[in-house]
Amino acid sequence: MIIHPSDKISIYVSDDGGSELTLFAFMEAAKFATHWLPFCKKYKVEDRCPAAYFSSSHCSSTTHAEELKMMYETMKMKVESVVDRGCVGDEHIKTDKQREAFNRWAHGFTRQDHPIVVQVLLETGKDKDITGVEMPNLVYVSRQKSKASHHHFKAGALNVLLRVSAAMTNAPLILTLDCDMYSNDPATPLHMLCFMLDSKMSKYGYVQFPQRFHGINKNDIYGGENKRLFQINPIGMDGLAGTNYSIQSEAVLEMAQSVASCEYENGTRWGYKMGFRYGSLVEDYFTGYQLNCEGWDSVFYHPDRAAFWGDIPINVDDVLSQNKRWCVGLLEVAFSKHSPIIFGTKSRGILMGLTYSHFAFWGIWSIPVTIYAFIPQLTLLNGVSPFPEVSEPWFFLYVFVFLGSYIQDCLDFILMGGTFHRWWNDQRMWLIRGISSYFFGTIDFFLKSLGISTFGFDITSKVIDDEQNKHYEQGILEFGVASPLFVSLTTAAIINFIAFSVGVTRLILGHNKLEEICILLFLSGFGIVNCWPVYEAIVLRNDKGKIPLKNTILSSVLAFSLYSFSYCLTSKI
Ligand SMILES: O=c1ccn([C@@H]2O[C@H](COP(=O)(O)OP(=O)(O)O[C@H]3O[C@H](CO)[C@@H](O)[C@H](O)[C@H]3O)[C@@H](O)[C@H]2O)c(=O)[nH]1
Ligand SMILES: [Mn+2]
Repeated sequence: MIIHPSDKISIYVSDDGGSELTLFAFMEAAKFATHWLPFCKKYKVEDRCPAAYFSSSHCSSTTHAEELKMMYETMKMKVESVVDRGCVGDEHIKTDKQREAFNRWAHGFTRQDHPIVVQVLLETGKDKDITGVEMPNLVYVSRQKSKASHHHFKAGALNVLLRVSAAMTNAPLILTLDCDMYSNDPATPLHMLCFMLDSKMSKYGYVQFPQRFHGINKNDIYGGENKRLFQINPIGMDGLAGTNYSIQSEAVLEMAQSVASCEYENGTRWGYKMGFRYGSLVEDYFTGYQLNCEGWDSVFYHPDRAAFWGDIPINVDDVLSQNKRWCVGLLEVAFSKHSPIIFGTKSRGILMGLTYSHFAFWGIWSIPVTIYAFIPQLTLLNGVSPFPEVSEPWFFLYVFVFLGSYIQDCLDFILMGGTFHRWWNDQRMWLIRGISSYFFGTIDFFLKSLGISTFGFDITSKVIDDEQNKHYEQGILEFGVASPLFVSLTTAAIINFIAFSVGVTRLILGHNKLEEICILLFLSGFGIVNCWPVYEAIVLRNDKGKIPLKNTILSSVLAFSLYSFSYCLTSKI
């Protein structure tokens, strides 16, 4: 869906779930594309994603456009009806080639255990669009899966694509996209080529576009934009040696079928010295980082018109799980033999080493955030204060550090085009992630390192739920399920509320002077302001998205236990 001579481009689709429904959808999409591509070229359509184009305000209302819209809707309905039925019926199988492909989904074919399916859906030189122009190659690939061998998640899937494409078409450049992203600018490959073909920049291994997301609500309640992660920090890294990922493929390999098998990689350098790197749940970060260490540079390109739009999770559990996965993946890199703090610093210098370490050690944020969410509040309840009083000079150090870091963060955010409100929600999510995603992620990582548990790639939910969508539009946090990730958050919310109330009561009754407990009151007050949507979700709401009672009860018990424990500790002192 891009501006490029179509006989010079090949599209490979990896279906890691291995579903005949996905194959069917792509067969239908291939047919629709023979109408859609000429239409886009004729009317210079920039939104090459039909769903985005037809729902946009600049969608043309000519008969030609109406015709295509009808065709698109019909195709969508056809695919949806097959999805509802759960299998591809005989009436949809037209050729022997198709039958052969669908026959692969025989008895015993499961997501975790199945043979290779490689199916050429469009072939340059054979398939033409309705105006007679060549179509690009379109190849469906579902790699072999077997419970006996590790599949290495997305990195494993991408390496299969690298090899299958090397065997079939062997292009010098590749562009990788997730299944939940679409092109927003057909000229993107041309922009990329400008960097890659510039002889002065011959050391570029890849061009990185910032991940940008469509459908973020007005105030970005989940901090889904991840401005600092995807936009602000990469600019700094770009000034040094570059950011994370999109590689140049090298090897020409044998047959496409054999390279997609489970055993192909055994005993090879795939995943360690070649292709996308294994060993981390954030293969994008790990691969980009290792390429940088191996001497490749990269460029961060942030055009005004987003090159791609991606999906973001829109409920608290999904957001926190995604961040937990990232946190674990980053810690895997932090404690690997390629740790950025030593290996990275040696290969790319101290500044690059530090910027990569800043991400790798993300999980460590859980320590200060969790401490500040509980300890001052518990000490306030127990009538002791670890902080200096207002009259002491150390007090001003705390004020300076707090205001300094918060004001700087806010300024960075707003100077990158953010709003104050979005920044506020972003810092709230950072605190929430600190006591949930990073906290549990760090624990998980160490449990796994000790061999006590294992973790997987919990795929971010792609299901669209109307009520969830409505809440997201209204800016209401969606909890809904009883998730372990909420327990620490709800516990912190309860403790902050009680501590603040007790503190204020003591002030009123004259048991404490304001200067004694000023910092403690401020911290628990700050906790309350940040937890406001949590209180709503505990007591004020009655919809499906509220925090389940089970969660609240568990957190109340935990809050009470924490208080009792701290009471015993302080009374001993
Ligand atoms: O075993 C797996 C797991 C995932 N994927 C693919 O990986 C992509 C990303 O998965 P998604 O569930 O959308 O996760 P996100 O958290 O949204 O992905 C973010 O985080 C990933 C690292 O954890 C990065 O690779 C992604 O580029 C980044 O958008 C999708 O295309 C998946 O189909 C696989 O092919 N095989
Ligand atoms: Mn995604």
